[in-house]
Amino acid sequence: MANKRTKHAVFSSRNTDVLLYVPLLNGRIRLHCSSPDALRTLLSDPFLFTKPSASLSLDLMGSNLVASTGEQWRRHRKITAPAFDNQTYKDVWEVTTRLYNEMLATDSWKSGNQHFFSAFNQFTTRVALLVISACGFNMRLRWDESPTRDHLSNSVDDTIVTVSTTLLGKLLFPSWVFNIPTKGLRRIKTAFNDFQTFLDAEVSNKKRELKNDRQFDGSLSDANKSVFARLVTASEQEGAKGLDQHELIGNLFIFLFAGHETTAHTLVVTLALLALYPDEQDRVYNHIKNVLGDSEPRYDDYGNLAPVLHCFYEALRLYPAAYVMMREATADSVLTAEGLLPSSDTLAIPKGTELALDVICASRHERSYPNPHAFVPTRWETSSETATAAIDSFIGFSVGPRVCLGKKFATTEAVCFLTNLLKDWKVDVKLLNGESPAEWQERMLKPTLGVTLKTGDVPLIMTRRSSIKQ
Ligand code: HEM
Repeated sequence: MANKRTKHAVFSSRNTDVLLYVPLLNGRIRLHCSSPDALRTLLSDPFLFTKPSASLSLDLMGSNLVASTGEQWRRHRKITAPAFDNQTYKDVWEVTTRLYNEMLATDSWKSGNQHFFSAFNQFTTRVALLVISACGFNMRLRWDESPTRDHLSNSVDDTIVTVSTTLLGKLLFPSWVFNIPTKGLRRIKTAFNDFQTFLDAEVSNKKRELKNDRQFDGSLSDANKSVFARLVTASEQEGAKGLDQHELIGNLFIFLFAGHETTAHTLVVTLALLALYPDEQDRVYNHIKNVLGDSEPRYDDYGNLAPVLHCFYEALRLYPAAYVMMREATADSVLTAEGLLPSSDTLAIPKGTELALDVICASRHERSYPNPHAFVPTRWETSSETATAAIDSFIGFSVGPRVCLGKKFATTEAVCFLTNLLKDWKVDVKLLNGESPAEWQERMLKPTLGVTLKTGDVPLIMTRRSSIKQ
């Protein structure tokens, strides 16, 4: 995290949490803010500090919850939010457990007591993709299944992964660029065209399927209660105000995208940090054993597995997938937060100011997080002396009315997957000769900043717990 630490140092060396500058390209004032308190204030009023149009280009597949503002956003949120409830989280838990067991039954896991995986992120990406496909869209794939469709050049999962990994290029460049006949650009164009056709066909099929599935009382059978099925139902109940085909596709795309990369990245980073901090791994393992004994984890255990959740939160704090949030002031206002400027706790914000909310620096802010660069999961315990960072006000999932709609979806999946894995396997990293854990972290967990923050391939060693002599 050297570059990020340097950036943090810019703020601390100037004794300020805000930097004002005017980008050469558009000449508008931009405020770069790293104060956790100020970020919470800015995020709590999405109408005064709205998403700027430049950050809304994620509507490339259709208008959706992430890429809308004002009344349009309110309408999307009203229809989509009810589908994220206990019934969905229970399904997330059950699907994650099934996938974990199917993963263990594959050749790379089933025999032998120790495995070296050069890119463990491939497992977390697969889990996250299959969980959102199943619980989001009732596409209940097995771990080793790679479905195809007549209109797709590659398998469904390959197409989704290509679209996710090339999304930034698609957002940055104008569409004519993708007509330039190079192999790379053609691949992106084909993947996006395929994906659009796939989503269109999927939405039409699902709507037909739901019509046939309706029971006497208009309700859906248990097999058809995915987030998407409930979204279509809620939308139909809204009549003319419901979401049209294009908007359903837009939301389908955004759930697939927002719902898998962020979770997959945070999961693999959590495991790497637990390997680098073996005392923390022992602590969380002992807690899991105390809660579960010899039983398998169930959704009802979620509340008793807080230390597992705290590890996930701490990894997200150090490597926040949504590393910057852009906003724009719709009216003149005054921002107040402790230590905002060297000489003042307040700052006037003129209408039209662009705000870059720096989640990386805010999440490593010394005032809110003592010993900010260390992995300290216990800081999230409500009883902890350093519990200044209450989970509800943590900005890794944002806060306020536009808080991440998939927050509990992601944490349910994470707690389930981590609990299953940590109860069965000890996680380690392979240090180079003379390398310290901090140097490994610096070398292997280098963040790259695209649409979301990610790291490269993360190599991990898994040792079967039952083979370790106590
Ligand atoms: C570790 C995993 C995740 C992280 C760190 C994360 C983070 C965030 C953040 C910071 C925002 C606010 C962005 C902004 O306002 O500029 C957001 C919004 C959103 N997230 Fe997540 N997210 C995660 C997982 C998920 C999942 C699993 C889903 C869906 C299943 C999801 C769906 C959404 C949606 C729909 C919004 C837009 C909410 C709105 O604007 O009303 N996210 N997420």
